Amino acid sequence: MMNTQISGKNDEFETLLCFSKAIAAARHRADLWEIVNEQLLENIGASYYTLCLIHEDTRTHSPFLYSQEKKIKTVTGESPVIHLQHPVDDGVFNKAVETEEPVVFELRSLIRQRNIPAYVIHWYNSGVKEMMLVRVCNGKEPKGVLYLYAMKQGVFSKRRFSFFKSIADQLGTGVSNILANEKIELQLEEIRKYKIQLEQENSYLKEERKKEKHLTGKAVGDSPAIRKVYDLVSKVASSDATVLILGETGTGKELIAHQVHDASPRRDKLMIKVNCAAIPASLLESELFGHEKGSFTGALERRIGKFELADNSTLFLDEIGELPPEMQAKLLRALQEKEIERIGGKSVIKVNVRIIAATNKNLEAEIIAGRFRSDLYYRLCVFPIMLPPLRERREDIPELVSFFMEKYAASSGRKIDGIAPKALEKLKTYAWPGNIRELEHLIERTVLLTSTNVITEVSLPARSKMLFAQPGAETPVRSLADVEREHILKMVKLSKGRISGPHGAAAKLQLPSTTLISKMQKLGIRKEHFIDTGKESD
Ligand SMILES: Nc1ncnc2c1ncn2[C@@H]1O[C@H](COP(=O)(O)OP(=O)(O)OP(=O)(O)O)[C@@H](O)[C@H]1O
Repeated sequence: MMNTQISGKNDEFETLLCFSKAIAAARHRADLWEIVNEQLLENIGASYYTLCLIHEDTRTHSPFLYSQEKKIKTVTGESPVIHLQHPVDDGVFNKAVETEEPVVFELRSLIRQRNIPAYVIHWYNSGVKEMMLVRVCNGKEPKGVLYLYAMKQGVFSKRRFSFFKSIADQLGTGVSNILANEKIELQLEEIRKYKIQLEQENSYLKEERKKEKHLTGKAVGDSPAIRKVYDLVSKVASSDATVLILGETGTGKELIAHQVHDASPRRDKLMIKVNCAAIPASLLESELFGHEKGSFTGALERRIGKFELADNSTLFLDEIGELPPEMQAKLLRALQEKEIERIGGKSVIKVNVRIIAATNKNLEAEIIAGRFRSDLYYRLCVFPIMLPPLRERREDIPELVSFFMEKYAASSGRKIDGIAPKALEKLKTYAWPGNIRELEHLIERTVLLTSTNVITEVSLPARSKMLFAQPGAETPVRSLADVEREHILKMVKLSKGRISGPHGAAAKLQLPSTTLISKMQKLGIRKEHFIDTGKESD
């Protein structure tokens, strides 16, 4: 109606002002829809509108907003009719894109032309008489076209073209803001999804770890040697002190690291592990401290390092003795400063990480050889825990054997009721250079190979044919008691079991026989260890 149309410049100016204010506050398509529908259409005198945007391919366009559809999705970045793609060169749209001035079409004559787009026929059939197209730009670049439809002719008069153009300019700014906002919301939505996914993965992993621990992570054994270790674990766990776990391969260093973490106030977070020997030196820095995108060839994405991942938790640095010298310096700095820097990063990141390190190397010897920094050693060796080799806790062998039999019988669906005393004795007298891991693998193999419910045979490596390890066998660290025990046994066997007398073992060892006998008792050497029954060659 004429009385609702803008009649004078002042009204147009006021409309523009209101429009521009509303547009500046619009964040979503639905806001824009509301503004155009409720503030603009009536003032212009149009009944409907469609705002079409040019796609990235620059050859097609589709509706971004249109008057009939309010259910505009705000976050998906997709118009409900996005699938309706039209060519830019459809004989109508391109005419508006090519000129700054609005283009007005009278529909009755337009539809008489050939190859007219289907949407023109649709509007003609809906009773539209006149259609005006105004180019919408972002700066100077054409982004799309605003279609305005009137149910009578003469609404879009030339005299109001500059007003229509100003409206389209405002709309262009509004659309750019909304598209940018939608992009940010999309990214935020993605981050939210990742966050939920990560939280779910995290709790899943924690559950799995709990299950796994229930099955495998139990520290078996009650010998005096291992009890000393449990005692140290319980003393240090509640503090934030750095722990250095030392011991031969397979003695359970990782298991003990988990026990320290699980008994600490940080137990609700996952303990993060880095195996310093398993990662190439060139990748270790990024593994520990992370990197920014593009900081080196191949750094395609930003990566969070294990130090950051272990924030408020525990970082277990396994095989610390293998850490290359330049990384030793960087690790020392991180431990001293309690902050790290990602490769290519511009700022330092504060971290609160409890360190547990482990090694089977003699770090003091490594320092003397110039391969390990003494200052790092002293930083790490705040609270050392030395794990005994299995041969020094033989009392635990029966319990460990039962534990592994049960574990591997269950996982392979076998029924194993026990182990014959003779086979167990054989295990108790072996030197176990690979410690508990070697015992575990042997039991796993035996459970699979045995055809009865009771294990009667265990197949130890060739060197086990002798009681304990042969001199020179590869046992990296051996206690004096162990060497003594082995030598006494050798001499007693050589003396055919005789202890005293000129051909007895005591004479060979240049000891009084009473001293030898008490030593043998102390070392747990019994008759069956050196008397060959003829049934079994140990
Ligand atoms: N006290 C124990 N009770 C039951 N299983 C144990 C015990 N100690 C170690 N194990 C098992 O022995 C295997 C080796 O242990 P772990 O990996 O902790 O040894 P490690 O000293 O860290 O070895 P490496 O120096 O080679 O890394 C694991 O399967 C572990 O579960």
